[in-house]
Amino acid sequence: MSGIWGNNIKVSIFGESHGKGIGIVIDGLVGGITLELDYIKRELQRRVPGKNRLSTSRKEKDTFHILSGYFNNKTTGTPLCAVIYNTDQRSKDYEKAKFMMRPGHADYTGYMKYFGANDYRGGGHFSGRITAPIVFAGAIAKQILEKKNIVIGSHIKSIGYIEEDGFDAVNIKEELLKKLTHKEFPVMDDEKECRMKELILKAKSELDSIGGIIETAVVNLPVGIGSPFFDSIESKLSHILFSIPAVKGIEFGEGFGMTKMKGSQANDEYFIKEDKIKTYTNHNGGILGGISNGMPIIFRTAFKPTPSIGKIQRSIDIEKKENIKMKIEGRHDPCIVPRAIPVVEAATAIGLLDLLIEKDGIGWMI
Ligand SMILES: Cc1cc2nc3c(=O)[nH]c(=O)nc-3n(C[C@H](O)[C@H](O)[C@H](O)COP(=O)(O)O)c2cc1C
Ligand SMILES: C=C(O[C@@H]1CC(C(=O)O)=C[C@@H](OP(=O)(O)O)[C@H]1O)C(=O)O
Repeated sequence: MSGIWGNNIKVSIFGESHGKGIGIVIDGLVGGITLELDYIKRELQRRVPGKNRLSTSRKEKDTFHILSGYFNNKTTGTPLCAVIYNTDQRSKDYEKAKFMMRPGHADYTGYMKYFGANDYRGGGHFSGRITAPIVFAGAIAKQILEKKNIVIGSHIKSIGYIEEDGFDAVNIKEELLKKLTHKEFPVMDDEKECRMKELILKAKSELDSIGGIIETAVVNLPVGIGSPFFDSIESKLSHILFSIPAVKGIEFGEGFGMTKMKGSQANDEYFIKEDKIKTYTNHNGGILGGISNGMPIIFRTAFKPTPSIGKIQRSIDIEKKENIKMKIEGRHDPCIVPRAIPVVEAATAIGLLDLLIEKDGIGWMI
């Protein structure tokens, strides 16, 4: 199992959804960074389960406890470890379905890989809950980036077939990105917001679930970040973003849409204004050759519908080796997208921080 990610900044996550707690160790932060703990609290609250009807009804406060690496309001430069205790587990939902493999979840693959020793309660280490520590680390990375004016923000591009317009890939403003991070359901078009919410509630009432797409932008990232061959911005971000449970696709810039364009349409032509080099369009999402070109970074992350649904489904009992019909009980997100937004932003911040340190050294952080 690989619970460790990164080169210049290393994160190591641990925990299970129904165990004592979950957490993260962050290695590579320079000593002397002043951290705003309220910022971290706000980010965790954006992801917290149980706050409304669009979410699982499991209620966790997601209060964090910093065990090391932080002293007198500053990082010490030694590994920073934070723990979030689990408080609202309801393991009986899982006990009776112990050997029933939920379609679409990691029950079967986890059972096979770990010889049945995996903690199956609440999906164990495969639970979306394990993204809370990612948000913790991301909130530190975001603070470091924001001090350099690098801002990350996202909106819900689509839920099912309801879709709103994308970001203006050339002129996206940091004020809009910051405003979106303060919205509970970050959509730019109010009418679409209502329809998206209705669609999630409809899926829930039908004992079903629904997926969607998150679009993310990063502004003011300097030119020259990204380290080809294998640490291109796309490869670095994809590695960490695809680690988020339920992510099934990522596209940068126009992505798959570029296959339908001609070179003359897809190329972003250059111009110089007030000594700055820019492009008229931004179909490449601010990345060329794996390196930032100074235009906004734009990408979209696709989330599948939540696997645990209340409808009766065909499956197997892995112990009895029998075909069964199963009805999943418990408290599940009817749609993962709204709570995954701060997770995507956190993963982006950690990925970019790793690349920024690679280019400008550990001292860049303060
Ligand atoms: C924030 C978040 C919340 C999630 N909530 C649920 C949930 O309530 N029920 C569920 O079955 N899956 C949920 N998932 C998705 C599963 O954890 C995920 O589908 C499962 O681990 C299998 O991984 P895979 O979909 O990447 O193959 C959630 C994921 C995230 C990121
Ligand atoms: C607890 C969280 O979400 C959980 C993610 C999850 C899954 O299978 O991914 C399944 C559910 O767990 P449980 O059955 O224990 O309620 C969600 O509630 C969280 O995100 O903090």
